[in-house]
Amino acid sequence: MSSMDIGIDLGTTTVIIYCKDEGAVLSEPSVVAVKRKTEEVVAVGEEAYKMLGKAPDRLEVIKPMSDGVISDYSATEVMIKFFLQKVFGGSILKPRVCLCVPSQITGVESRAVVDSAVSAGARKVYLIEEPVAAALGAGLDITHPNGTMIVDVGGGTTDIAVLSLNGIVTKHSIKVAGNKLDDMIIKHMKDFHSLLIGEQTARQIKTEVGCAYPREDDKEVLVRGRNLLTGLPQQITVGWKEIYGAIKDPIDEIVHAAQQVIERTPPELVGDVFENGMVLTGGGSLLHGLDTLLTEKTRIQARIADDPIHCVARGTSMAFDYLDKLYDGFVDTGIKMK
Ligand SMILES: Nc1ncnc2c1ncn2[C@@H]1O[C@H](COP(=O)(O)OP(=O)(O)OP(=O)(O)O)[C@@H](O)[C@H]1O
Repeated sequence: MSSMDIGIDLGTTTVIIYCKDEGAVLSEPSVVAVKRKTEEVVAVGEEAYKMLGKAPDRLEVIKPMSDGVISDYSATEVMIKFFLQKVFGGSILKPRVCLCVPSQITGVESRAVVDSAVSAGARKVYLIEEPVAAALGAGLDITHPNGTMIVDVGGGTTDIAVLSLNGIVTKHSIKVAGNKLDDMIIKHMKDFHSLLIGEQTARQIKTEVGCAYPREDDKEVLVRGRNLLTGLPQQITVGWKEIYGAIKDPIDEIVHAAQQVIERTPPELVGDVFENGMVLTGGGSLLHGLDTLLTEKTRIQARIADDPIHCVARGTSMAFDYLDKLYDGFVDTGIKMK
């Protein structure tokens, strides 16, 4: 690869490595598979994800950051090193790396992540806060004294912020996002149909018929699982209305978090946001009707960014162009020197 500046979105669901000139050079699930007895790593990323729910007892498939915090340090470290090696392992020049870590992780955990990147060969590591990266990646101009609002709905966390003058003015982060919706679908299928389904099936149901706002179609999906009463395989058809009801509570929490951010934002900036609208990023923003619901409940026009899944990663790769500005004495730049 030509560029020696790379951006990494260390997401709870997906890790994306992005180069400004080349786009996404790696996109793999945040999953590691290890042998239980020896703790030897057998697969990382895509290969490990395929083993989820299907691995024999001797293997443990770990999602080291599933709740938006680092639950398994060493697996996180292995994963970062593996992905960095995969992308620039053969290169003699050491890259500068700009990293976006889940917003709920602590300073100590961030430090561990930075150290992993350094030991994987990074020359210099910068950390950037998720809403700043999302805004840059969505093409928003955050350098002016003009408020912009970002709602980043990822897998583990939803990060909401109002930005102005290169910094975050108001922010709120909740541990409710796309993966929580999957959990609710699994619970619903169990409680109402006595049907046990796995995570991958739940995710498929969510993307095919899930919605945050009533749909105008009759969408249905065929669901396969194991009946808890008979212990036998079963398939049933489920319509969107059922899933809409099952995921309503976590969606309401996301809407409530957005309302809270607006309530805490200085009035002049609320005026800007009202005029500019809010921008949705992250994979979870693709849930059918989430933009419509947010617009209705906040009275601020919500629009989904272009290619929302890559916004944070693209933003991390763009941050190198903003280092001067972001370091230039503005409060809360979101970027810290290692
Ligand atoms: N079309 C879709 N409809 C609904 N949800 C979707 C769609 N595509 C992806 N998702 C969901 O988006 C989430 C992943 O989003 P993303 O890759 O932005 O998260 P992440 O960066 O890994 O997580 P975080 O920001 O919490 O660290 C998953 O829950 C996934 O199921």
